[in-house]
Amino acid sequence: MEELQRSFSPPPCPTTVTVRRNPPRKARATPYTTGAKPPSTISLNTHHVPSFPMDEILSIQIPQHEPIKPLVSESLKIFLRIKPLKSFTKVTTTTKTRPRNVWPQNPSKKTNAKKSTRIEEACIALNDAYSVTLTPPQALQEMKRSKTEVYEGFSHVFAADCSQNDVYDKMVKPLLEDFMKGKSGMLAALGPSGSGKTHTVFGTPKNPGIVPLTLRQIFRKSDETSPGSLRTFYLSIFEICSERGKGEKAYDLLGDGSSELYVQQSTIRGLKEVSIQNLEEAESLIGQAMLKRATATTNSNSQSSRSQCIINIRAACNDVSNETKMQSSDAMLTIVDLAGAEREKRTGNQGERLVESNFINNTSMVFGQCLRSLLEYQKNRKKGLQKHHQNSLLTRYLRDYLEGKKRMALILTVKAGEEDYLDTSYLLKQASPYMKIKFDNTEEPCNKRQLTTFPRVEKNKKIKLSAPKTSQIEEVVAGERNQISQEVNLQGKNANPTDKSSPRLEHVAMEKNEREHIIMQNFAKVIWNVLKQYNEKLKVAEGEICSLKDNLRSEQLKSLELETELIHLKSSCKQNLAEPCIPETEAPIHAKEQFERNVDGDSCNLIEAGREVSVEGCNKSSGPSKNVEDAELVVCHTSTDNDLEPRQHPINPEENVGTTQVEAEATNFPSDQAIQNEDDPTPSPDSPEHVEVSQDCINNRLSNIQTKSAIFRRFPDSEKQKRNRRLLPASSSSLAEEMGDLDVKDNQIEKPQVKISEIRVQEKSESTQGPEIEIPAREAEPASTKKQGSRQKPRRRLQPASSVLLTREINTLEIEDDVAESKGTRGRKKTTASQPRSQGSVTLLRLLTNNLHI
Ligand SMILES: Nc1ncnc2c1ncn2[C@@H]1O[C@H](COP(=O)(O)OP(=O)(O)OP(=O)(O)O)[C@@H](O)[C@H]1O
Repeated sequence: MEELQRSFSPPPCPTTVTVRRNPPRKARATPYTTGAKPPSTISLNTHHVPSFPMDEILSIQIPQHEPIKPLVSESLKIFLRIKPLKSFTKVTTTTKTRPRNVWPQNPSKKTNAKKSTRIEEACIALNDAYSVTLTPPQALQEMKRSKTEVYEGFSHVFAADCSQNDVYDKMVKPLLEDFMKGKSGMLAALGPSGSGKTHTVFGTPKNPGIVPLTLRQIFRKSDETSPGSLRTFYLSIFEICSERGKGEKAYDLLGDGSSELYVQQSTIRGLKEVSIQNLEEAESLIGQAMLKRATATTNSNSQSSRSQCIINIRAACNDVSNETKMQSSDAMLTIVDLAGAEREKRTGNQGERLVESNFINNTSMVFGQCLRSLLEYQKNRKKGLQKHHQNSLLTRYLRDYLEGKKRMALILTVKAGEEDYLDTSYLLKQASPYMKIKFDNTEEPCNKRQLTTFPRVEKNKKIKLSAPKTSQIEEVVAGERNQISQEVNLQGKNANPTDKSSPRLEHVAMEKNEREHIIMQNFAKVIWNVLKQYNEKLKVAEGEICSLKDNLRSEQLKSLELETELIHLKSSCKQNLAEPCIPETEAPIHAKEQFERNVDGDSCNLIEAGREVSVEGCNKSSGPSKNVEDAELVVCHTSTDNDLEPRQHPINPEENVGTTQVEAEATNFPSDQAIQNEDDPTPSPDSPEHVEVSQDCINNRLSNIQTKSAIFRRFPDSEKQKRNRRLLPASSSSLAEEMGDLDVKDNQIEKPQVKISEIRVQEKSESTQGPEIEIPAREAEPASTKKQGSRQKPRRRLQPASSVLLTREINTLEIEDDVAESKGTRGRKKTTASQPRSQGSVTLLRLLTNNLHI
């Protein structure tokens, strides 16, 4: 009937009329746009003003930007559901007034009761689908304490006789459609105790409420559109109770055993989220939760809810994008069944019930405060949003919705009886302003912001106690996974998180694995780069080590060479120091000196000198006056000649053997010398001069040796070696060593030479004994003259060569005479003794000798 009347009735008037004070004025059309001619005054000056480049401006191609989406803001949807009036039987008794002193009558006749059934008078009348009229009871009207009020602007007003499906269609269906598109939403039932909130939310098996109807619709839609593979739905239900009036506790209504949730400020941990595959599972879970919910019997409600119940239905999309490897959408539909506010007088609660009612009223009050503050904030944003949500766990959990960040809807349940006027009036007064609350409907389905923020938010260990976000899901799922694994263990199976039988676990495991894989991949890249750098550094260090090793090896070799040379030098120096005779070392020292003179590269002078020595030594050795003095003279002479005369012989270091030849000849010298002395005892005529020169030269040599020895004493062996090494080229080092050897050999060889010379001098002295002939004796002692340099030399007479020959002849005559007279033993002189002489010649010779001696 009502529908019939409505169909004939005119459309309802709008509840509110908006009147603009300053309506927008139409802009006056410009002459150019209208094409009207400009005024004549302006046309007079047109030739002075250049024409505006309108065509050019219009020809410019302006890049077409995408149209900016207008900010969709929608008002908070508030629905009103009126509970049907209860019909009760009114018993009226007709009793007569009797005096008090009258005995009581028969109880059977005591009352004359009259039973009559009547419908309670309603205080609220439905004006239309969007407004109601609240009429106070008669008593209150008489007292003029209240008057009739009209409340309008509801999204929809459900009459008392409306069905659960109507409520679902009008209120839940739009939310569910958006939810299926990926938009989160919240729906809460508010109202006094016993007004039908729980009935509206959960219903009964015969009249299921919005939760079961939503689940039915969810599975029906998922079956129709995409057969069960695109989305997975999860269900979680928990309640917030009072803890002895001091605090709040959360309990998981789908949990096992001790289902108390860990609450830390804004965090709820351990909430079980159950995957629902079909409606039966979902309904069984709903029934399980309803059984667990805390209820109590009050005067208002035989089964009054004593907690705030929150039901979460999460839709997770199984479509995994290739790029992000994350969920493409996650939406949450939250349905809240609040405990009804209670008046103490009405409920008659005492004790624990009273504490519970205080908690319930407080929570409802905080909830209302949040909405009012949000409304005030939206009216004047300069004030800022007061954070009333902090005052209760429920409002903290629903913070995003209560701050207008997410869309929500409220359904107010009221009782229509006169007795409920105050409760209804209070609720409508409080909640009707909420209709002006705006929500920025900017949340996009499957938006990237959600997807990108998912892993970032997940890093935070602490999760705000607000409407379930995607960040919370991870934690929830983790807890659930633990619980499921426990269940599996209880069933004697191995808990396998990647079990295909649990798509939810599989999805979570895949997601986690992907994330860990990406992290490990990046970490491996970084480690690889670091290892590369270290490898390069190691290569450089190895190269340096190799070069240092080579240097060390070369230095060690050098040091070994130096040590060996030092040892050689020490040994040679010891040998040199062991030789006290300076003249004996004259030749090698002179050779060294010569060598040092020519160190600038002409080290072969020494070799040449040695060569000359050998040559002259050979010449001298072949000559008649070979003796030690001659040898020394040759050495001295060659040294001087080397300084003055140009070299005529090729340089050949191997010709050092010449010195050895000299030595060899010197060693062989005594026998030849003795023979020659025996053959020709008279010295050679050049020998005195040679002796003179050699004496000077020896003196010079001696001074040189002294200075040399002083120098050698001044510098240690190592220093000398260094000096020699510094002065000598590398090629000449071997030569210097050979020279060192040569010194030693010379020293060894010259000793017998000196001895031989001494013996020879003695022989000469013996052979030249006699007072007449002094010169041969003096000439025959060159060694003694060397050693006795300070002795006074005899005067020499300059004689012609003929006189010398004559003197020689005379001497031979005298010798022969003497020999013939004294000994006559010189058999070797037979040749001269056998010569026949005349008497005249003998006398002549005597005269001559006498004259010569004068
Ligand atoms: N629209 C309705 N149609 C029929 N019965 C209803 C309706 N609303 C409520 N009832 C009945 O009223 C009784 C109380 O309702 P309900 O428990 O839902 O109230 P409530 O608001 O949840 O109270 P509380 O806040 O104390 O839990 C229940 O028995 C329920 O069946």
